[in-house]
Amino acid sequence: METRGLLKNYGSTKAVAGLDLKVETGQIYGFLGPNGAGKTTTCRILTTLTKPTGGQALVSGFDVVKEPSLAKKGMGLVPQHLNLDPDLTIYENLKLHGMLHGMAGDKRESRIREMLEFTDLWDRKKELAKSLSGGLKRRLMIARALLHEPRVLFLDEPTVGLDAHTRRRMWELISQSHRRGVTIFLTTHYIEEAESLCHRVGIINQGSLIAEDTPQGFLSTTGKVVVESYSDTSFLPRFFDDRKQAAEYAATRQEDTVIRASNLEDVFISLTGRGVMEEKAQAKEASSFGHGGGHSAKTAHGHGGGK
Ligand SMILES: Nc1ncnc2c1ncn2[C@@H]1O[C@H](COP(=O)(O)OP(=O)(O)OP(=O)(O)O)[C@@H](O)[C@H]1O
Repeated sequence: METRGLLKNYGSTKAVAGLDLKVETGQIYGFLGPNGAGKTTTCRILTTLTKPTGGQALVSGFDVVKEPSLAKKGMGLVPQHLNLDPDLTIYENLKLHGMLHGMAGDKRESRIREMLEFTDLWDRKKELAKSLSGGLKRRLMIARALLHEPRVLFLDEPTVGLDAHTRRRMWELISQSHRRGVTIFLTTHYIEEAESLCHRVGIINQGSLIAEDTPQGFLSTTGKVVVESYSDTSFLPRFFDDRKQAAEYAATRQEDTVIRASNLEDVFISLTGRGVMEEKAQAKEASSFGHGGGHSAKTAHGHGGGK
């Protein structure tokens, strides 16, 4: 999957601002960024739901604007917002999807069973979609997205609003889907999600890719250990290659310090000067349709010590 100079403007808003992206077959690629960074818009363009203003996007080698039907055949999508048919049962939701994808009867039935067993929903197949919990609805959306055997699966913030246990269950399903040979493109603002699942992570901010690496590569570049120093007025994370250097620095500080392993949130802070969740919180204040996250916002007035 590839984008070249991809652009999407909404009036004067540059939702996607010249994005060059390459996702190798067989990867789980994490597209990480704060609220409003352009993740959903990119996902929608790649899945043919939104037309770009400029540039090009290819999925499985097909141009999503010029060859949308061919591109769509090989992709599955789990959108950010639930879009099941609430008045149909679990089974009927899948049957409808299979019919819309032109799957023949026998093949469709065996694949429905396979996907419902895969997602642990077979025993509940007669339950109405509207009666399911948020976690089960998401599982059904994965079963549906994989039903027609796509080579690429797009997941747009698949675990937003789920509790920690259900989120981990979703991560298992995503990993298992990958082991079945599906390339996965996942948008997220959850740092742990990108760290736990993804082979490669692209960090997007204000419509542009600002960095791309493996999670481990990011942490090595930024510094594997962070010292947070607290004073009345400031919170100053500084990055170091190892705990010894971090401890030496911490010993020089008058205020309370915490030494901990760094994470992708720290990488984002070191790249942009602020945190993923902090931007999310700001965006939430600015708009009425933010969605629930599980983290408190950090404030980083400065950074950049050892690294
Ligand atoms: N249909 C639209 N009309 C106008 N502006 C839009 C539309 N969709 C997105 N935008 C704007 O484009 C920018 C990128 O939005 P997008 O939803 O792609 O970000 P995101 O990274 O997916 O954020 P979120 O975490 O909220 O899903 C934001 O400024 C958003 O307000």
